[in-house]
Amino acid sequence: MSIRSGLQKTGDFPLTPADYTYVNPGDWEAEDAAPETKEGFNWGYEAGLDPTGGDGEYRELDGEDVNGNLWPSEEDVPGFYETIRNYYGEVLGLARHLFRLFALSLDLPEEYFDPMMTHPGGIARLLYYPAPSNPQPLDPKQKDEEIGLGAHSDYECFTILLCSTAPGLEILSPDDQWIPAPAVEGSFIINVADFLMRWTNGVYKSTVHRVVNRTREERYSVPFFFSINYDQMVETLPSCVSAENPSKYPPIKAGEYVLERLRATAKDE
Ligand SMILES: O=C(O)CCC(=O)C(=O)O
Ligand SMILES: [Fe+2]
Repeated sequence: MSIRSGLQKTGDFPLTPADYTYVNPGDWEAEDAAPETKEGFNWGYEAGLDPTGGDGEYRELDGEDVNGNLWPSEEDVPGFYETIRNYYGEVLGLARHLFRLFALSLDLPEEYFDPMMTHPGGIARLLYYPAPSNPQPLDPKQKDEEIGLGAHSDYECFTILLCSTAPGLEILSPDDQWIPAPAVEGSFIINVADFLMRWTNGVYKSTVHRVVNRTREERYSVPFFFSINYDQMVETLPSCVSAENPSKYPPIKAGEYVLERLRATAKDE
């Protein structure tokens, strides 16, 4: 079973909103945001999902050394964990490879980031967007009523987004226009996220994006939010600082930054 074909089988998932990894519409919206229609199943890094086996040092965002993943039993959803493990292992490998490309692009040695990705943070989600009751074409002058996921940028270093089953992702261009990102089967979209923007002193810019399902179909997508080791202390990268562009940010641990952002977004915190 591939992750994409497996997605449709999770419709009668035996999890309830009480399981914190299952996010219901409304759970993660800021209080003043318009309601969103998405639902999702979340999980994070665990050594058993890492083809390298990890280094045994993984800590949750809050420093806990037990991961908070909850999995449905093999009996309830046969093959689920195995499918996730295969997919997660592959995207983890891709993320580590991408970081080598980021290093080269930033005039750093290719392996610069390798020691910071030995037990990396990587939250992934299986997302479901119902078919809208009243699909609307993209119109820059009209306010969208059925937002699948409101405008935001992601918090980690970058996001690897598996091509969704239906289009719907829209990207905000530098001149403030929403541009639809086509769903090209077999492709990934890589979105730079806020921690990488901070770490590179703004050299890389995070992508502002949202999801509006304008089709009559349900939509499934699978983002993987990649962070370096959460306990890694990070200072602005040396190649992104100069006399004209001094560091704008104090040092911070990667996990501390992500946790701050998640807390600011969670509705009831
Ligand atoms: O569903 C998508 O295509 C994007 C999801 C997303 O942006 C997110 O979960 O942060
Ligand atoms: Fe996002």
